[in-house]
Amino acid sequence: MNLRISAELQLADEFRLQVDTELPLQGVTALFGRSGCGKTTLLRIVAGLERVRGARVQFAGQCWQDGRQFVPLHRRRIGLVFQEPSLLPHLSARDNLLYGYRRTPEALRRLHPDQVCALLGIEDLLQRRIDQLSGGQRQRFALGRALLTSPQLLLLDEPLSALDSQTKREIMPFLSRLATEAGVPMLLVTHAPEEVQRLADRVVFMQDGRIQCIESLQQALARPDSPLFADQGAASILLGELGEPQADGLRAFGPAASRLWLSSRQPSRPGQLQRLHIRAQDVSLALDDPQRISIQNHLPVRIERIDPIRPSQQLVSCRTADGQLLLAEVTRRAVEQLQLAPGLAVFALIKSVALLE
Ligand SMILES: Nc1ncnc2c1ncn2[C@@H]1O[C@H](COP(=O)(O)OP(=O)(O)OP(=O)(O)O)[C@@H](O)[C@H]1O
Repeated sequence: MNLRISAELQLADEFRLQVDTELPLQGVTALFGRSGCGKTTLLRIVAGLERVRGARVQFAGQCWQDGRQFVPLHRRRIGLVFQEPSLLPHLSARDNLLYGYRRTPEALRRLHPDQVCALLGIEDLLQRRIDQLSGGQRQRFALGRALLTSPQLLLLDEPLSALDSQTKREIMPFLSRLATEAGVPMLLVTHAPEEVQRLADRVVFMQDGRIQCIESLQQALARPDSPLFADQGAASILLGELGEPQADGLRAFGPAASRLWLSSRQPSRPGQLQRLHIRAQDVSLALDDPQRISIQNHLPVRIERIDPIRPSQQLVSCRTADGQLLLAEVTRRAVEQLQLAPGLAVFALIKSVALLE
């Protein structure tokens, strides 16, 4: 399921959008870049909200726009969710939710109210008026309303950026469930690396109106100069299954050869991969497996490459036994003292991990 888009657009004097690309869209594709780089404009062209002369847009073999035809938004079967949930204040939460569902022909309905309510945890809120919902609850209803039109593509334009950080944390698990369970490809506009790391399968990096590159999340997290590391430093995402709590409360994450221990109250979802976030600065390297140490998580890894990131610091890219990439930030002095080099087998000591819900 690909999106093919080619468009040129001059906005005011100083901004020019120039895009000619084809994107695979399975799962979640993040459109990432600094404020003003053209993410929203690109999304509006895909939606048909910005009618650009000469642009071409094709989705899954259907032509939405070319020199001869222009399919309007309501016929593209797109779900749209913006920064501010645009719910109708005179309708109940329930009627808002069902607004698009009732207008979707029965033959096209693939998602149904019970399913979507359960996915978004809004069953108990259906009778409320819109002004009786919190910001996060409203945004969940906006997501539900968009989903219930059974769209073939969901466009999310910074759906979390108007929410405070507590509410963001509350709604993030629902978004990631939606990403894995709703089965609708999503194009997510964001400038928050955290949202990309939690939700995305691939990243479209934009700068000054152009697409710089398109990478899988793993590729985007594998280069030291990744724009995702610009503000908060390098980090890895490990994928694995989360086990049940042991007697001491810790839970296993990942296969036996690369097993980590962590504490989390998140329900385990057997058979489903979950994401673990590990900051490179929380990872140390040792030549031997230290036994008399309080850090619980020691993984045997092999060094793949070493890149300078600051005058005194180096980023060491390591491969775990199950083939995943783990980044460690260590001093140049440590690299020299331990004679760290590509190919060397070492132990990664991980001080802190965070399960992304
Ligand atoms: N209608 C318009 N008229 C003139 N300039 C516009 C218009 N809409 C957007 N722009 C300009 O086009 C550029 C791209 O805007 P756009 O909203 O697409 O960026 P963005 O990457 O989504 O930014 P943000 O992350 O802040 O939402 C900006 O410089 C913006 O000021």
